[in-house]
Amino acid sequence: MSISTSVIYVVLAIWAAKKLASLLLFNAKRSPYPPGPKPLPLLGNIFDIPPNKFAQTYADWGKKYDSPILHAEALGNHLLILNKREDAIELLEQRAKIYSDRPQMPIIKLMGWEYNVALLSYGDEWRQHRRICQQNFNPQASLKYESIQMTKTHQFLQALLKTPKDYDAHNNVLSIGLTMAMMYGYDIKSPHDPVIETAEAATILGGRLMAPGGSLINVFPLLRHVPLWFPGAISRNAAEEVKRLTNEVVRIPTEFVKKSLADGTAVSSLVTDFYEKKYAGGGSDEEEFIIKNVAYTVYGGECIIVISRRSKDEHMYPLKAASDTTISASGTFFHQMVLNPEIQKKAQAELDRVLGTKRLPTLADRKSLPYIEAIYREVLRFKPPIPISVPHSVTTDDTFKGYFIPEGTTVFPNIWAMTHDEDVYPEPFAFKPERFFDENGKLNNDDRVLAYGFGRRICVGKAIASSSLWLQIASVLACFTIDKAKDENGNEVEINNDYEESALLVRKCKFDCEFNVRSPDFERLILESS
Ligand code: HEM
Repeated sequence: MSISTSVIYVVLAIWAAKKLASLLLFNAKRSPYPPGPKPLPLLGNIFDIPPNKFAQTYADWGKKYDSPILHAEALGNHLLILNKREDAIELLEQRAKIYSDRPQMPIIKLMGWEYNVALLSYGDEWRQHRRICQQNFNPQASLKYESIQMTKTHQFLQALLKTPKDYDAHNNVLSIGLTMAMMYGYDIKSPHDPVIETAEAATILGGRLMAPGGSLINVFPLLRHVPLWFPGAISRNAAEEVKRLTNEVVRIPTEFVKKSLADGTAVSSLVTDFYEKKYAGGGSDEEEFIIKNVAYTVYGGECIIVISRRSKDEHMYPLKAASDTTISASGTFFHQMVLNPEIQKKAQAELDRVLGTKRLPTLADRKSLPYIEAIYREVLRFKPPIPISVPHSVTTDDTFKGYFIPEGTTVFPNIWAMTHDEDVYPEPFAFKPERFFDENGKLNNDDRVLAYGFGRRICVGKAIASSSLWLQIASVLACFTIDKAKDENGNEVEINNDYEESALLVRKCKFDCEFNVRSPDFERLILESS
């Protein structure tokens, strides 16, 4: 052995010894991970992580391991699950400085999704995007969308009157149409509009690539440099296709806006208002870039990844920030109204008392309709649309209540477990708007809707979501009674109580029901509304 080889061996041996010593010392010194299922060597908890029903399973883990703070590890990724509201507030809000990142994957950039606000890393770019969102979606600014919300809700009532059986399709058109109108002034009449279908195609293909095992690039990031022509560069080519589709999803409605401004047919919207300002010499190129990203995030798709051992076909987790969540919430509302006719009656008594039969509700009525407010809160408590929220990520090592939380840990606040905590919400599985009233019959102060998440990444569209959903609930109950459907012999059709899950999002499966207009007065009001 030459001297130089010996020197290398000695250096390597010292390095290895130092590394081992630091690891042992570190392991001996550091606090334990929070409780959770026992990991297997190398594989960790890959077989413990549930394929679906994440929220319920993690709530069960809480009972099994007798802890509201849980830990699992899979393929080198640490997961932290928080089943209690106060722990989520302590970490995601009081320690927001280090708990506001999102888990990252190399494929995101290749697909052109790196500027999706919900996926952006916590840093300056996210801050700039979030600022534009807040400027446009805060409670005061979102008042500018009120007339669009009213028009779209009235169109929904008219569609219900015409073909009540298709309520599900009408509900999709309402939510997607509302988003497209607010972002671009683009009027969609059907969920098969080309923009919507292109966005859907991009999210489905992108979702496949982001799924566990969906692309080797996520495991070996260096593969992102493989040229597109290289045999077997399947993920690279698929990512390129997602990028092309995503560019289309931004290009089509943006061109629509520019054309409508040139024609003089443009209506106010986030993107229209920006271009009006820009053409008048006001907006910068940087702002244009951010506005386009924000509009795309809100109506287009985003995909969030969850470590899972699902079968290949189920590996798609597309989620549209604004429309999927509101569709989920209104599905729960329709379902619970059919199951609880006495709640409908109580709500209608309140609506009749405050509005009479001469007009439809407006957002100005919100303060005068506490029972409708309580239904809104109960819908989002009963079935939070994203039950384990969108994951946060920790940017430095931390300790909490004596447990070690390593840098890079993915954190899931289990919203569903919090809104089904018996200590806070007795009989959590009963749909009871009354729980939001105090002993004097006044709305209580439990007005923090946990379904919107936590901390600096809390849903930035919550004011718009809240007013859109409230208006839909009030308008439907003012005009219709939702009843069980009947078959041709007049027998009640059994209700399908199932929900479907698309990883992070839960959504009520379609079920048959009848929307019966309450009186000729309301029929006339609907027909005359605009
Ligand atoms: C009932 C309807 C909705 C629900 C339940 C909901 C829920 C959520 C949740 C749980 C998050 C993640 C929060 C966190 O990380 O802690 C989120 C993020 C987000 N939401 Fe919503 N959302 C709704 C509607 C909307 C609407 C209407 C918009 C836009 C107008 C919107 C835009 C966003 C955006 C851009 C983010 C990413 C924020 C960030 O990462 O900084 N959402 N939403």
